[in-house]
Amino acid sequence: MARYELVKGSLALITLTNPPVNALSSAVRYGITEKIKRALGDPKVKAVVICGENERFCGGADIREFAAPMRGHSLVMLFDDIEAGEKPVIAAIEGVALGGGFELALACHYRIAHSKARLGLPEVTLGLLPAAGGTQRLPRLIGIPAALELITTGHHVSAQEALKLGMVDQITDENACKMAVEFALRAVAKPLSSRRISTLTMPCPPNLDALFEAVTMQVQKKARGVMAPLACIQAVRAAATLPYSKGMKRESELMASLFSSSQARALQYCFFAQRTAGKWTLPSGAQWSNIKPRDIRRAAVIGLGTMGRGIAVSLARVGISVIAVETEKKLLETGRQMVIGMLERDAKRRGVTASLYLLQFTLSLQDVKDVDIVIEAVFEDMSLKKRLFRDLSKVCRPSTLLYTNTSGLDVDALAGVTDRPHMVAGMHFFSPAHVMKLLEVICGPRSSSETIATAMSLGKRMGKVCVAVGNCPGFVGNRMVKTYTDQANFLLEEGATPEQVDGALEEFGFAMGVFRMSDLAGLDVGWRIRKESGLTGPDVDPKDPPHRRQGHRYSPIPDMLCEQGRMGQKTGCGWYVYEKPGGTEAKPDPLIQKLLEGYRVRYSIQPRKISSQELIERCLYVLANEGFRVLEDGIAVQPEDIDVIYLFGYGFPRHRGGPMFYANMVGLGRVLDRLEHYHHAHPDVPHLKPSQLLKKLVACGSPPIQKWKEHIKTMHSHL
Ligand SMILES: C/C=C(\C)C(=O)SCCNC(=O)CCNC(=O)[C@H](O)C(C)(C)COP(=O)(O)OP(=O)(O)OC[C@H]1O[C@@H](n2cnc3c(N)ncnc32)[C@H](O)[C@@H]1OP(=O)(O)O
Repeated sequence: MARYELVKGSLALITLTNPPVNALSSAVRYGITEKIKRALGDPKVKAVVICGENERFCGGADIREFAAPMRGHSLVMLFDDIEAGEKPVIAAIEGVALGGGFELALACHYRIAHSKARLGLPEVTLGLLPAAGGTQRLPRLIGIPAALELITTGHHVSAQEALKLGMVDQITDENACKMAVEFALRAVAKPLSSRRISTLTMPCPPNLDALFEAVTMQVQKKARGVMAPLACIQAVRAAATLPYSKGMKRESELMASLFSSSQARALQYCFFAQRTAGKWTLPSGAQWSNIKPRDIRRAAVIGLGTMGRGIAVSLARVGISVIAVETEKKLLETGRQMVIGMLERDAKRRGVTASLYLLQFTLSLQDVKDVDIVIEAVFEDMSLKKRLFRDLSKVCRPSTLLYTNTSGLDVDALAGVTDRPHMVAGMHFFSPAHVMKLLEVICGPRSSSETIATAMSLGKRMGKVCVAVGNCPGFVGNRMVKTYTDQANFLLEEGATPEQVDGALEEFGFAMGVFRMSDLAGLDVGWRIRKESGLTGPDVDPKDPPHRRQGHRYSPIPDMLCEQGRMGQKTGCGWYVYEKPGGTEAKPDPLIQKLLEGYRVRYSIQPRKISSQELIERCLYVLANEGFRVLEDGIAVQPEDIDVIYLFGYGFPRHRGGPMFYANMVGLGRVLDRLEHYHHAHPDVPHLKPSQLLKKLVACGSPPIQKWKEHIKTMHSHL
């Protein structure tokens, strides 16, 4: 796991050999410890260079080993030995030096980085802190403010930034290992005392307390209830106020408090879930390795509303030429200006030139005849979309793939009106599409593997986190979110207020509660969908009373708000009231209180005080329950897919892992008990009825989430 070579007669070259990222597994730690001992003890060796195989220095500790108590050689002792040694040790950084990998580099006496390398301490994103001396050495090297920023955010920096900050001594466009060997030969003659970072005097800025206080407030605001960034601050404070050995002791104590925490487990699960979802293996056996996606150069986007604009920007900024189509001159002009503005701002932020030459705007659908793909982003109206897909069938050449950006309509019904149903699928972007990372790729029953592979590959190219899902109303994300918002509405009927529900969800970790989010997104979006599906408006069965639909409980309160023109922030009022239309400061509205009271009186509902525990359980257990149904219906392949959708598309707090992981952490038995309890109390809410899969998993002894797949395998699939 670490190779040893003697080069140029007097240099020991130690190469980490643990592909793909040379993670510091216990075998690698053992390997480096042995090789360093050998190099330091060999009189022929005058200096040491450490590098990583396959042009990657090191991706840090082996995260898979965190599932069990740490065993084997300690990184702290290894790093202390390297630093204290009497021979210069040079880190040759290619690719990445992250976490324990960068801490290894910090223990070395010199750091040479390739110009394309990235460095950082991302432990905080895994619910941990850099506990192999990172919190003590980095502030001594680059100062407290810069170290605090890097350690509390986990941001990676480029080699150029690293050089500016003083994290590395030299950068090179050539092979870093070769440069480090030459550097090492020169370093032999130089004294090492000033190169041992742990012995350096801490550069302390004035107003230390104010600095730590400001960073603490910033962290608490950004990551409410998240433990690791606060522990990072405390560790850096120890570096600022204690001698190195005592600071190390504090670092280790703080790490112990994080290591086995549920937040660390959730965050590490998220890391692997994202990679599992990205692998895209469908039950049919289709996957990256056996299906070749098409190469996409020219795309058409139909509709230049909010979604269409974001999609056009996402395509153009990765070099795909875009023909954007609108139906009216005014809409086209507004869309054109918006897209250009968005692309220009994006390019400025990234320090590149805006690729405006890739854009074409037109009122004629005929202009899309030669594109490789079309992404439809018109209104959520099935008849409109069907008309368009029929027209596209006639206009586009036979090889053009057709995608719909519908957020929940039947992809197969659209495929059915075309001359190429196997070349139709869904690409469900989230708003704003050029910002949000999630892309649900919807596999219709007739979508070919090539059509899906192309959408997944294009999404990846646009920097999206792509998840392949099956075709059902609302797909995965919106199908599940409906159960969550329904519960929130029912809770209002039963006695809660929007601010109480939102408060509980925000305390749980959501950046925004369900009602605040609804105000931001606009209440009219859901209203239009409910009208379309006959839940409200003229198509409602006249036999249904206002609070029941098809025999089940229904809350008409959101419809009542829409009928009053309360569409959310854009109209200055929704679930809350705002300072003006477009305002963002939500204030509780006495009119909503009155509306709720009136509603309860009309339907003889005795309001009751509802605990935060019930608010959370009702909203989140029902969400997971629907997730289990999504799995048993074969709409998602694995729980990781659902969690990734919720993390990247719905702001589910990452330190809770996603709705399925959260249910797993709470205990499936407990979730089942509570759902049974709530379903008993509300028998007219079918979503509260525990799903078969949940019951099956509990009956099997609640296996860990990674094993659920084995129990889902026997169920049918829509993918
Ligand atoms: C205390 C704690 C200490 C001392 C730590 O060091 S904690 C670990 C800190 N390091 C990190 O957080 C880095 C995590 N890794 C990454 O950010 C990225 O993987 C990467 C930038 C290093 C490479 O990115 P990319 O080229 O896109 O490759 P993937 O992300 O797809 O990764 C490839 C496979 O390697 C697995 N992997 C990556 N890093 C680790 C790791 N530190 N430990 C174990 N395994 C790791 C990753 O899961 C992929 O595996 P497969 O999915 O292919 O099986």
